[in-house]
Amino acid sequence: MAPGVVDPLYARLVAKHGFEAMYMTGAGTSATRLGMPDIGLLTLTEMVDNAARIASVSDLPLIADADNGFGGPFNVRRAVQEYERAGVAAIHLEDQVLPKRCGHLAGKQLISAPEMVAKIKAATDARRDADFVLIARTDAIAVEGFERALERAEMYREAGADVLFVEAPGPHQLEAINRRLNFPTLYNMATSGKTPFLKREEIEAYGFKIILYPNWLLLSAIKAAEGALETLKREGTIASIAPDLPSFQEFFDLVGMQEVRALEARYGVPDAARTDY
Ligand SMILES: C[C@](O)(C(=O)O)[C@H](CC(=O)O)C(=O)O
Repeated sequence: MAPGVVDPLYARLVAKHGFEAMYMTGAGTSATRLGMPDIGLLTLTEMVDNAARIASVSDLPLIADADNGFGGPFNVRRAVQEYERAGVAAIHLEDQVLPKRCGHLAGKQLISAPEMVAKIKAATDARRDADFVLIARTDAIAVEGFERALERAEMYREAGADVLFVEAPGPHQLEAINRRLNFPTLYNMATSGKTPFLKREEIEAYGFKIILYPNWLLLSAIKAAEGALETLKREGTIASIAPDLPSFQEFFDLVGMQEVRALEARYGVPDAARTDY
């Protein structure tokens, strides 16, 4: 289960709650870094910078969105090496053209299967760490139909992908994906997409090995923020909300204040041992 994160603060939260992996969502990163939709506006440098910051605050394996690899096979080569250097454990590469779309939206267009195969070969060849996981995503269901999506996934498997991500399947396609591909697969648990809300055990029973929860944390935070803003507007004060919020201590401890203090004490910083807030 890899909850989606957009920055190191969310990464700290996911790690605190005992998950085994996390996911840097491209849609969420675009929304928070640019205030713009997931159409492929963020550059490789911006995505890798964000991923590096996220990876730096926890030891959990980070799966990162690498969109369409930011260009052709040579861009993909560079992308793999940059993500690896950033401390990312896995990326997913998709077969859409630019401008791209969220996989659950209409209006997607694809590159040809041989073009995508070339990108996958470039990605696996560029890898320096044999444990770096390449997830090949196909957006073909909505564009070319289910059978063609499976054929593409088979081609991507033969090209060297480690995990297959058939984007936006419906409830009746889940079993066939795993039966036919017989390979590690990924389930993208979007919050209002085409894929059903299933429990972890149900998804596992279908044979999926990785579950992404891309934007659900961010959407939860948006809902909470909207409610708080409405209250302030209505009541003219934050008094009714404040008691339910994390305390200063909880907030600072979440971002590592205890570790900072321990190190400061070792360095002999005056007053470092104080634990009051
Ligand atoms: C997985 C995804 O690529 C993402 O950017 O998180 C999106 C998720 C979403 O928009 O809900 C996707 O294209 O499915």
